[in-house]
Amino acid sequence: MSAVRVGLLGLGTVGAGTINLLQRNNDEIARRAGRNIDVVSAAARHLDRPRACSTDGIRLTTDPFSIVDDPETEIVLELIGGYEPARELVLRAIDNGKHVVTANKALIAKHGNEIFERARDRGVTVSFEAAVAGGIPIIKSIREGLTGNRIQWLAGIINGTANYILSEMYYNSREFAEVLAEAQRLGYAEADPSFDVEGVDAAHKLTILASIAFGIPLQFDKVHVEGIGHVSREDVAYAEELGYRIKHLGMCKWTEDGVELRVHPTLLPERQLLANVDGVMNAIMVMGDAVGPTLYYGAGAGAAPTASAVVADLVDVVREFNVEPESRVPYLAFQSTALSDQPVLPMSAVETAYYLRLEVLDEPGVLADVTRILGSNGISIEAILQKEPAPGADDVPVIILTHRVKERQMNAAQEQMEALPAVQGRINRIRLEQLQ
Ligand SMILES: NC(=O)c1ccc[n+]([C@@H]2O[C@H](COP(=O)([O-])OP(=O)(O)OC[C@H]3O[C@@H](n4cnc5c(N)ncnc54)[C@H](O)[C@@H]3O)[C@@H](O)[C@H]2O)c1
Ligand SMILES: N[C@@H](CCO)C(=O)O
Ligand code: NA
Repeated sequence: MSAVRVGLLGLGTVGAGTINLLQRNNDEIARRAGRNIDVVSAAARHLDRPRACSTDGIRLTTDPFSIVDDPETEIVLELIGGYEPARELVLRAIDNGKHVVTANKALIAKHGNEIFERARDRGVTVSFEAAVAGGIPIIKSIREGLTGNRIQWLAGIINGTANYILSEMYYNSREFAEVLAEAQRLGYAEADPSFDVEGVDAAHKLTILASIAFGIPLQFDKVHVEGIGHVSREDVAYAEELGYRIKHLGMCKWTEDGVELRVHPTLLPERQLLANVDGVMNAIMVMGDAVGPTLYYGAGAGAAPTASAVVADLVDVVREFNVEPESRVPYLAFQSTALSDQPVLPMSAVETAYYLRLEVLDEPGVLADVTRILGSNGISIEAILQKEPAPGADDVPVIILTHRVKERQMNAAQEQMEALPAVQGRINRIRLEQLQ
């Protein structure tokens, strides 16, 4: 049988990684797909750049639209990234009746509802395993492996760059900027690395995970997003003293009142498996009502691990070429006519425990005032740690861990504590989850 003809858009980290993997494991992949899978054309911004892969036998062009319009192209592989022109290219590929594989979480999180509707109308597949947690087959696991369950919540380390930075801060006390530059060199970071650092990339991925876990439309704009910028090396060290590690987590949870969608740094007990996922590795814990907790672990970024997911999608698409569209696995795991309109819960109503770091003047009565304010807002204290002042400094750090409270209670207490004359500046607060 003739080889499947793939048109590739974007010859960067993942594009080159995919070409290399298809070449290296060509026979093994064909044994699974039933046909050879060949990249026959590729669009790049510049034709004369040195590449991390061989482009022998591949028609190169600077015009990605010529590939999506080419009648020869059977599958369009979108690895350019970003919202535009990726959206326009993918919609045009679909209009031309081509199947699409993409690693672009920004595109799916923001424009997936529109893209899937168009693909449904045209009867083509859009696959996006590489978009979430790189090489971990998490989309497949949730969409196909857990269909007997009501998924109650999931929590994941879903940005490799942020996890790499936090791990290096923890183990090697390295500076943020230096580690970020290294993550960029290694091909982990987004084209705009503020997406990694500020939590936007994790929010894109969480949007997708929540949709396939709960059968809700993609709602990127409703995700609460915090990055790792306010986590200092001191916080990492104090958390450790109290038996916790700080991780950047994406969490979604189904509650009767609404769905929680949030991305933020989180203290996790050090005995939790997730707390020990380091470097560029990702992991996602999914809680199903029948199966209980399940955990998925693997490389969240990098050329070869991401290519592993891209190639798996290519093989899936080839296997489904002759399957009637209504018999395929639904894009968002649930039938498109059966999506739920469960609202997204406002953050003020979300309940978590907290880590608080206050800088206070070293004078009598301050701790009493602080604990009184917490108590009067219905917040109980789990642990408290008062440190020595730094040499020559007037103020001392006080670390407090609280029990679970609604965010609105914590907002009120924080405002009252910051109004105390002895409390210096802003209180640094980080959420804490036991994940049970
Ligand atoms: N790098 C990773 O580890 C990783 C992991 C999972 C998913 N992703 C996703 O994969 C996609 C690609 O990421 P990457 O790391 O390979 O990025 P990259 O920046 O290394 O590669 C993108 C390539 O696309 C090219 N490009 C941009 N606009 C183009 C245009 N109009 N026409 C032709 N070429 C164009 C760029 O020149 C660049 O070479 C993104 O959506 C990213 O979020 C990356
Ligand atoms: N920039 C992303 C790439 C993988 O999606 C990360 O660091 O996780
Ligand atoms: Na994946």
